[in-house]
Amino acid sequence: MTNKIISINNLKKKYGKQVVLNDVSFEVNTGQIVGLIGPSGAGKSTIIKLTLGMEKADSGNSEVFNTHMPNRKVLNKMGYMAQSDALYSSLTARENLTFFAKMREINKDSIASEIERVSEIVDLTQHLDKKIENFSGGMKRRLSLAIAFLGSPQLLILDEPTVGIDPALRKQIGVELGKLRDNGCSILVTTHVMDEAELTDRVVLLIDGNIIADDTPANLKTQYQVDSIENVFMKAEGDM
Ligand SMILES: Nc1ncnc2c1ncn2[C@@H]1O[C@H](COP(=O)(O)OP(=O)(O)OP(=O)(O)O)[C@@H](O)[C@H]1O
Repeated sequence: MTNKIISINNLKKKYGKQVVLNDVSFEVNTGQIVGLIGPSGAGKSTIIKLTLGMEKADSGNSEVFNTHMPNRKVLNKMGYMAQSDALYSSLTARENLTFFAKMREINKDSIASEIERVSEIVDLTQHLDKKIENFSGGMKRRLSLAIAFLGSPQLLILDEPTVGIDPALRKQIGVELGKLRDNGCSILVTTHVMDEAELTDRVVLLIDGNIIADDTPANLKTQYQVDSIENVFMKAEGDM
């Protein structure tokens, strides 16, 4: 049986006269990596903000763990990485991680080892005691990702997690997401890097606020008779 972890139902959203989301529906099920893929301005971040209850939809609704958002308890049991880093710049990386670990109600005795574990995944172990104001953009993205991984949540929502991260580490992060998924974690990840879409279980293709495809990477390539998600995207965009 598949369990709906995120359920997005007929979301519509306008900013002024601009229609940003036009009747968007899709689901994220247990133990799935779903890639929400689309060009800049397609509405990916808006979907995430509406899903988490950070902004209000004009109509439609969304549920996370069968709960209407925003909901503090649900937020505490998931890892969320926003598109812009929300870090305390005058604190060190370790202090930031400690702060967020406490917010997530991670057992006091396991905080230190949890910080070591997540820092290793994003290759920041050497920099834990540096202040964030001295971090590069890529290091800040990596720290935000490490924060999302704290406590091995059952759900991760990652908005463009790999921007500014070099290819070797991007690959490592892809492997880590695969491991988390294999352990039952559900992951919704946005990207406009098409080769990252190949690593997902399902691709939701968003163009101009419309979902134009929702299927496995393999099925999409067969359906569009192409050999990469990038080419699926090009063909789908051309058909519009
Ligand atoms: N608060 C806002 N007020 C007005 N317009 C907004 C607001 N937030 C988003 N938009 C507009 O909505 C559209 C979709 O934005 P959104 O950030 O969801 O796109 P995206 O697919 O995440 O793009 P990117 O990949 O560049 O982050 C854009 O045209 C953007 O300018």
